[in-house]
Amino acid sequence: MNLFLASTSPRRRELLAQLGLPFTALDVVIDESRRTQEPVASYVERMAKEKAEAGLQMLDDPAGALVLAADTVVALEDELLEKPVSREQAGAMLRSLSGRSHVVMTAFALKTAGCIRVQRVSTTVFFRNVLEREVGWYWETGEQQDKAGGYGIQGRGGLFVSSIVGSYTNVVGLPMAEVVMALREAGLEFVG
Ligand SMILES: Cc1cn([C@H]2C[C@H](O)[C@@H](COP(=O)(O)OP(=O)(O)OP(=O)(O)O)O2)c(=O)[nH]c1=O
Repeated sequence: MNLFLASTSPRRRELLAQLGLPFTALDVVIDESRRTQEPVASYVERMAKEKAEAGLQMLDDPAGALVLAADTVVALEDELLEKPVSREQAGAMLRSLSGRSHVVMTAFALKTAGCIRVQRVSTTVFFRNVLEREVGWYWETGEQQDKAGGYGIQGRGGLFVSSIVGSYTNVVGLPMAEVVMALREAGLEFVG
């Protein structure tokens, strides 16, 4: 079976590469708009599914292919924090995350020509109080722009995280313990 990763995210590519399994990355771009009143859990699962489907459609020979895709969202109570598009928005996001917890959800989908499996994993992340002078400093690091919630736990954003409950790699973009199990069930073994 040939493994494909339908993702432009460098973090996802690095995480999957750690397994040492050969795979090909596909640059999928889909419409990521959320439907009116679509629950967050349904939205993130639909995004993962649509990315995997779009990935399979890019292949000349989809038979024998296994396409992995994922989507990550940051939920602060009822609000979804997307990728910040400006310095102001990024600063507002960081202030809103300060001194409290939020939930990072990643859904991943594994798709073959015949079937699809979608799984969602949640991690609770606690932020310490973010100082006002750190808000401008963090923007200048350039880390916020391409990340849901406007921070990267794996980078300098980790300086704001006091603790987490749940999977760390889930926050980075791919819950590896669950992905490994799902790949195994699909017939791909990465050790032994
Ligand atoms: C919260 C958080 C998010 N992120 C990233 C993971 C994802 O790449 C991104 C969420 O956006 P996504 O839309 O899930 O993914 P993407 O657009 O980067 O890539 P693709 O759709 O092609 O797979 O935010 C971190 O890297 N670290 C973090 O701590």
